[in-house]
Amino acid sequence: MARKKIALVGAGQIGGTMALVAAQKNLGDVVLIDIPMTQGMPKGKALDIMEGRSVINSSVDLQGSTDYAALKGADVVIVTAGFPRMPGMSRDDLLEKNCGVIKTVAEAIKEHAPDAFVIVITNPLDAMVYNMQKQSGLPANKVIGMAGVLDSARLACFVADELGVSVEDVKALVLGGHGDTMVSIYESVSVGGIPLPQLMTKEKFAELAKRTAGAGGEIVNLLGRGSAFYSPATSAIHMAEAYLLDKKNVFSCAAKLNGEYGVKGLYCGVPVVVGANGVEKIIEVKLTADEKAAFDKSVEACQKNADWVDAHT
Ligand SMILES: NC(=O)C1=CN([C@@H]2O[C@H](COP(=O)(O)OP(=O)(O)OC[C@H]3O[C@@H](n4cnc5c(N)ncnc54)[C@H](O)[C@@H]3O)[C@@H](O)[C@H]2O)C=CC1
Ligand SMILES: O=C([O-])CC(=O)C(=O)O
Repeated sequence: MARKKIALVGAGQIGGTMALVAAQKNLGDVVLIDIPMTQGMPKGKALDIMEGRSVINSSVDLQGSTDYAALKGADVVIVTAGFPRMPGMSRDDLLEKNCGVIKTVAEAIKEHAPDAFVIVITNPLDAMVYNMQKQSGLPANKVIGMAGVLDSARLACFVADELGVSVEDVKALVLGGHGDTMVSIYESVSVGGIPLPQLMTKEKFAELAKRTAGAGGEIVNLLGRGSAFYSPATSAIHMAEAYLLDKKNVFSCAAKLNGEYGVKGLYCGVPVVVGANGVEKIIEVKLTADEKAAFDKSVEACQKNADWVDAHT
């Protein structure tokens, strides 16, 4: 059986890290694609990882390119092309700049890899994945956005730290848009199979949920330049693996809603099942009245940005 091909459009901080993680997992051959301005950069990153493969027991092939034609034959395309935010900026401040970048990349995917499963990471996430699906015309089950896996992992990390338990045993769920309005679900968190409400008060949980909503900004401020990249990269590769290995994993991601949660035609963070057919199911979680109100507010924020995309494309 031929090896799978993973194309990474954007070979910056997240792109380079994803290439390494995909190689470590022997997930498939990797091509790193960046803009011509970057000249040897994507090739240099690919070669750097290639030269270390004997140490990580990997036999995949890695290439770098500044030509979108290198997308040809890709099973999965993961898009980080665009700009990250700097301290003092919100993700929404990237809307205008990244909208044009995603349009260019969407057209290239449509031309060279129309059968691929596409995972968008570029911010503002929910609007950029909406833009990608709109511009590429690919089916909605084959275009998703990475955010919920990361936001849920961050919440799990904070819960584990607070309880003094292994994060491996904590499962968490964060829904809604990838911004200040994201919604952490108290009753969906479990610790070694034990529902969180048996272990932590709602008030303490609210503090951790608040930190989760601001976690991207916390890292932006610490780094001083650019944004988180290690955990975004591992989160996206987890999603790619679910598709490539038909794992039927359940996680939260930005998916196009078609009436679920009372929303139609909009991308927003919800739990999905991902396997060989892409998004195979959207799961509707029972929410409390407060959670539903918070989710609706988050949907409004996603709608506002999607409206901006519609008005400018
Ligand atoms: N969804 C999420 O949870 C997260 C999203 N992000 C977002 O991911 C994006 C990438 O972040 P980083 O990798 O840290 O940024 P980065 O600046 O290190 O890399 C972005 C790369 O995209 C390239 N690029 C720009 N225009 C392009 C085009 N038309 N075609 C191909 N490549 C192009 C740039 O040359 C650069 O190398 C940012 O928008 C950031 O806000 C970051 C973390 C988490
Ligand atoms: O905060 C940012 O700009 C990057 C991002 O989306 C995250 O780390 O969650």
